[in-house]
Amino acid sequence: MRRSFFTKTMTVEHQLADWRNQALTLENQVNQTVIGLNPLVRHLITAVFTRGHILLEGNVGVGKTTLLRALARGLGGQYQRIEGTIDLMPSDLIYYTYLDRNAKPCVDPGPLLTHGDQLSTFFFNEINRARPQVHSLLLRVMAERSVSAFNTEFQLPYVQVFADRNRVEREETFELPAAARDRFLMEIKIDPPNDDVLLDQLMFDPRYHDVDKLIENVEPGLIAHYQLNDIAQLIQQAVIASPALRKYALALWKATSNPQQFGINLADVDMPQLLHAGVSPRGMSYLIRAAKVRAWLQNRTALFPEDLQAVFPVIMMHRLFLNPSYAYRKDEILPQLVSGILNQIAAP
Ligand SMILES: Nc1ncnc2c1ncn2[C@@H]1O[C@H](COP(=O)(O)OP(=O)(O)OP(=O)(O)O)[C@@H](O)[C@H]1O
Repeated sequence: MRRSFFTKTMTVEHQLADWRNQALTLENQVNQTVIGLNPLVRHLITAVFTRGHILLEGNVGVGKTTLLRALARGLGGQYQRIEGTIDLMPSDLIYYTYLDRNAKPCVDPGPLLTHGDQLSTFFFNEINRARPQVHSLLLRVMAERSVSAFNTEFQLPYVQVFADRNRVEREETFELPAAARDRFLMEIKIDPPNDDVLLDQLMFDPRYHDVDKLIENVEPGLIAHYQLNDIAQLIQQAVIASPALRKYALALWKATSNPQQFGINLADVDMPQLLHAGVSPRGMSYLIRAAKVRAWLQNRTALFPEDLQAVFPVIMMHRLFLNPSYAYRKDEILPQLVSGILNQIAAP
């Protein structure tokens, strides 16, 4: 039975408080399932309530599938996973063709169409192995939450895309274009826990060897996925930014295209030549939206600088494009630039 958190008698404050409890319970249960990934789980919960898509970057076997299956279980709706391969075609996401027992040709709905409005978590593993044609289809799904097939428009109103980009292998891979990366709310790196006790647990505790059993830590359908769009809107309306905070956000934005004007200088870098493009308006609106969700998770209706600062790196890093002469140093320069901006711009 579908539970409704939106009852006519509940005030907005009660609804927000009720949903925050649900969100924190889900976060807690996911943290008991995957270990040592708490900051990352907070980002994922923030993204769920911002209704944004996520690009994960990590090595194999670091718990990505476990994490997403745990999250999807708590969110309810349906979970779908697809593997990026070089021969994957856009149509493979939409339908399957096969011969049945009587050798009669048949067409069945593919991964995107099987679940329709029940689809809540779409995990695209190794997205950089898929060709640009597949990326284009995914972009449309991410931007419009719909897909056209068989002369019909299929709506996927609750879908949230989690794509994974393999960090190690670069052979036979296709880099995501800038437009594609801008559609992702956050780009998050996932690494094994940095703690010997947790690493020991991952090796020796059998709990972590059986994923099906492990994800039973999460209550199925804890969050009503079909109400997420509504609650996300409510959060955006409820959390307020002061004029000083708005000025601060504007300065952060300007610093992403002209860092030198704000006194940000990096070693061995000709600052006016560094950036090819600053952050897009979409990027900045994502920053504010995610920051508001963070404020709500912290039980506030006022947006604070610390909310922007907490999500700034995961939202900005993949939106800052370096000029070709610096691109090969991006792993060194981008984190320095992001922390330079946060350190240099005075918070109200
Ligand atoms: N931080 C973690 N917490 C709990 N289990 C983990 C963690 N990291 C890895 N594991 C365990 O390691 C195994 C592999 O995890 P999983 O399949 O989720 O990795 P993956 O990153 O999706 O791998 P691949 O890239 O090959 O698909 C599972 O048994 C999982 O429980």
